[in-house]
Amino acid sequence: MTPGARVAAAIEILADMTDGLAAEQALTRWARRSRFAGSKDRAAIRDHVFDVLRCRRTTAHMGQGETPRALMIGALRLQQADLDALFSGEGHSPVPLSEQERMVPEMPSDTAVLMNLPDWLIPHFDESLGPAAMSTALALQERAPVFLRTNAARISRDDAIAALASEGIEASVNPICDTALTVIEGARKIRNSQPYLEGLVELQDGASQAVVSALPTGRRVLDFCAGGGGKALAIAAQPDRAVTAHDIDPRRMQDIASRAERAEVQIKTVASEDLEGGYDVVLCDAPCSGSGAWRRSAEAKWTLTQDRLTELTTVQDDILDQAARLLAPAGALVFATCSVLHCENEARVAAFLKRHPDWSCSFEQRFAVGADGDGFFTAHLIRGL
Ligand SMILES: C[S@@+](CC[C@H](N)C(=O)[O-])C[C@H]1O[C@@H](n2cnc3c(N)ncnc32)[C@H](O)[C@@H]1O
Repeated sequence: MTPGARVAAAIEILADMTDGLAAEQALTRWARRSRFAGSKDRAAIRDHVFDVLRCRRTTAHMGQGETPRALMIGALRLQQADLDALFSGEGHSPVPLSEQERMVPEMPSDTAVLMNLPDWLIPHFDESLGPAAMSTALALQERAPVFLRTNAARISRDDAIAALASEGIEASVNPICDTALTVIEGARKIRNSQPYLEGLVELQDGASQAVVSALPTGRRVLDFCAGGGGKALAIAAQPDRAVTAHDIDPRRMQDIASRAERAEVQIKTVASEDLEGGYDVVLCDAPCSGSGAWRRSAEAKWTLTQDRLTELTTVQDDILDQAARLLAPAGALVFATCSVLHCENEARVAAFLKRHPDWSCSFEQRFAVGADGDGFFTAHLIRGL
């Protein structure tokens, strides 16, 4: 496909989203009806779509409108692309710019537009992040780096770097914790590389790994909100851990067995009705707004509502209360979210301590959105003051 045809495809996909499809669905549907597109085409089109979603307000400003075409013009204008070359009208390229579209607006100066957040979220960012609100909002507009976790049970970080290099994948040590790597070159080759296929490395955000690295000691660990098992796998690769994975929706855990087999680690899964107490550590990687990871799932910042955010905080409180009952008397309850919002983090810890005055918080850490990982929060709660 020509660069112009890729832009036309991105406009088509954004139009499907306007009709109510989620970004991933719209991308998949387009790929199914466009078998001629190669993997590089699909990747470039995906980048166009997500560049718009991460920066919807500035792209709308620079493209002078909210239509898919205007958004794409705005995104390309911000990237200083040659618009006349891309919108040539030749082949499958979009039709040339009109006189109106050709007019270049001033760069936006409105804070809300520059933050690329819905208006209602801006006070939440200000309250949660203070002077770092703008830098965090800007960091969420960047493309996310790719991170790997070294399977420390089977390979050292240096050997993993060497094994990846032999497959044309350049990775470097990520200082966020002792398992993390940042991929510098060759990210698209990872899933077909031997180190990945043999379970020596796993795709995982840096801050997610740091949350696991900071877990309290204790052999019997319950991953209460295990989902696909990203954190359960990381815990199982640590020495002296016996990991049980649970999720309210067991279908989410369906890949854990095969992932554990590939990594050569043990993870037991348990259904809600069979859950018993006595764990040394219970991790609650709770459902959240995902605001710390919006550079990966940019659509979510436009679909989140105040009602949904309030609902999530209730779910987080319920999960902590349920999980607390599953701990051994000297155990530690670990709360984690990939959110940067105070109402989903420190406020949930404070609310838990208010409901359980005989508990205390022994550890709390925020991870900023940045070059080493997504935005994350974690806190350790123990019985006793
Ligand atoms: C943030 S995701 C977990 C991601 C996972 N820990 C990982 O690292 O890959 C949150 C998970 O919590 C689950 N969940 C939601 N409500 C729950 C509840 N009340 N009890 C247990 N799990 C719940 C969801 O189904 C979802 O899979």
